[in-house]
Amino acid sequence: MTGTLILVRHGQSEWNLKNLFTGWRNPDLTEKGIEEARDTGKKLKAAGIVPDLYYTSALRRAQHTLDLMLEEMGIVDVTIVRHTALNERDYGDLAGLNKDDARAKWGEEQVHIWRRSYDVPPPGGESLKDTAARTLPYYEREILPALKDGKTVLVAAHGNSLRALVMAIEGLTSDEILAREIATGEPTVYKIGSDGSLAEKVVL
Ligand SMILES: O=C(O)[C@H](O)COP(=O)(O)O
Repeated sequence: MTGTLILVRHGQSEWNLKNLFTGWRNPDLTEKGIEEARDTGKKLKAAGIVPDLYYTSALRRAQHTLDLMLEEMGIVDVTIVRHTALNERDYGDLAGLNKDDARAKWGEEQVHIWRRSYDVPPPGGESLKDTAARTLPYYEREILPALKDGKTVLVAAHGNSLRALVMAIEGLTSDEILAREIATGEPTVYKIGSDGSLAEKVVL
């Protein structure tokens, strides 16, 4: 028996469009982001996926993405669990700054280190390692037992909180995760065995 885990990154947000560091700030989706979320819902419906459990972060862009997906999937009357453990990495003092302005101020390399190193946090914020330290225990406690039990679980979250999960699920090293980008509108479906190991991965 295998469980099914579907990971979805939220659609384009207003701050993604403006190229601003977002982190725990709370912008909503753009029109394009709404479209992306609806398309993701359509993909899951076409694949015949009907989740048993629904998780998202405490941030509007991920919650809105999940709501739009459920609308497209024709799913109503379900319980959605929202938790800060699934929030985007906290970008600290960078939140609200334009990413190109930050590169002009601190240099391309430093900004890349803040965005994609494993354990160097941006000033006042969380590294990917810090993000994993809250995201993974939550996954292991709340989500993995259901997967081992053969359930289907849908998680709508964020680029870096999902990278932290993907690193653990796919067994990637801290070097391998650096190059991994999580696209919007491309749900990843993982089959998880009853021992918690990864049996199959499909990107829809
Ligand atoms: O918080 C943000 O700014 C984005 O959601 C992720 O940003 P990044 O791709 O620069 O890490």
